[in-house]
Amino acid sequence: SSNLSKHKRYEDSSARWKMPRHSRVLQFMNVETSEDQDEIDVRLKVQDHTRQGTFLRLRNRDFRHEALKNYSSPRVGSSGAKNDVQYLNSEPKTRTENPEYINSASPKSADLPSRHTRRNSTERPVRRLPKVLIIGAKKAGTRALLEFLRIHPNVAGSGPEPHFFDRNYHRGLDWYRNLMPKTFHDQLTIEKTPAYFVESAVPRRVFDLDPNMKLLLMVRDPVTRAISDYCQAASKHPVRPFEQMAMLNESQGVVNSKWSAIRIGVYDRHLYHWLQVFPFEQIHIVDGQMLVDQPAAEVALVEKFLGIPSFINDSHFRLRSFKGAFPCLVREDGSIHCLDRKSKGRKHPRVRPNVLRYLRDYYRPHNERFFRMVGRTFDWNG
Ligand SMILES: Nc1ncnc2c1ncn2[C@@H]1O[C@H](COP(=O)(O)OS(=O)(=O)O)[C@@H](OP(=O)(O)O)[C@H]1O
Repeated sequence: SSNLSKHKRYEDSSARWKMPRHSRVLQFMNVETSEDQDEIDVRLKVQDHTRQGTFLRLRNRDFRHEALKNYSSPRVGSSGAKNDVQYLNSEPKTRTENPEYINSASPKSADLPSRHTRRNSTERPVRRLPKVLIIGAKKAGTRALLEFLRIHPNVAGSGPEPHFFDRNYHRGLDWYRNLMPKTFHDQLTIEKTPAYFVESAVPRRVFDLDPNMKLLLMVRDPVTRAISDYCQAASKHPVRPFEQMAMLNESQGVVNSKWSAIRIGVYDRHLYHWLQVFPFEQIHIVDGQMLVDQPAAEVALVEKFLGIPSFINDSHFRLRSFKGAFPCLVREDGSIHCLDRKSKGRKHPRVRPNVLRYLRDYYRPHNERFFRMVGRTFDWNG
């Protein structure tokens, strides 16, 4: 049904469907993926014989690969991405005089923060490797954090999750750099890949690239996180009830600790691997619950950690506007930008209280250890 609604959306918004053949993509303006990476939303400028500078938006699972591959030297050609193209009516109105700054025309641009483009500067923005990583944890609010930080003039974030240090390491640094947005010298490049936190090979690889890398680790009550993870899985394929997945033996209270939804929440174990390699001073813990309740305050702590001027404040957020619970961003023009409605704020199932209790018991010693490691406590033990 999600496929149906996806296509319906395009039907509604556009009569024309086909990617122009042999078109050359001039510029990717904005690339966003849903958190589970199976969708991509790309705004790009293409050129072919007939339509100079058409702006397209694509949303297509297969195109993700194509888009990433072409991110730096874009060429789509007849990519086979049919039925997934939406022609945007017109080129955005602002800042089209100078094609160099075409990225800044999109308010959501992943390439350059629109309102902060140095229009008088002679400096040419270039792609740089990240100085900051959001390493996880999965389902803790990592997408929200990245979206929020991206409104900062000194921050530029890559939209999709590169998964460089885990599954794409063999592709090399040029591949990685090409996924990054173009930045000026005073902008920090950030990427987020929540899988990094739980892959034990990753810390060393990150250190080898940049021993000064700043690491943002978001955390959320591991029980709620597990349920959120379960909901994501359930949205993709049929699953058994949460209780059955989480427990090996419910009557005896044996938790299925091998299930990834459970395993990821054992924060002390994962953090241990990072602390074998990085000093704690290079890791900043972001409280996922606080990012929901008081986003400006939580982001202010991140700004401080990153050593960038304090910029993001309450006026950037509309609290509890997304699914009644989550904050959304207020854009410069006053419009509201919420995170992807399909993949965020899913309804969590009611989990049987005894299972919740077993899970709390399971996580308690891990939580306590994690609290000691980071020198603060969270309200997770129920
Ligand atoms: N502002 C805002 N809008 C929407 N959602 C928000 C926001 N802030 C935090 N969250 C929480 O983010 C949860 C998803 O976490 P991630 O983005 O880390 O997921 S992922 O790892 O990228 O898959 C998502 O999990 P669910 O509640 O299960 O949907 C939200 O709880």
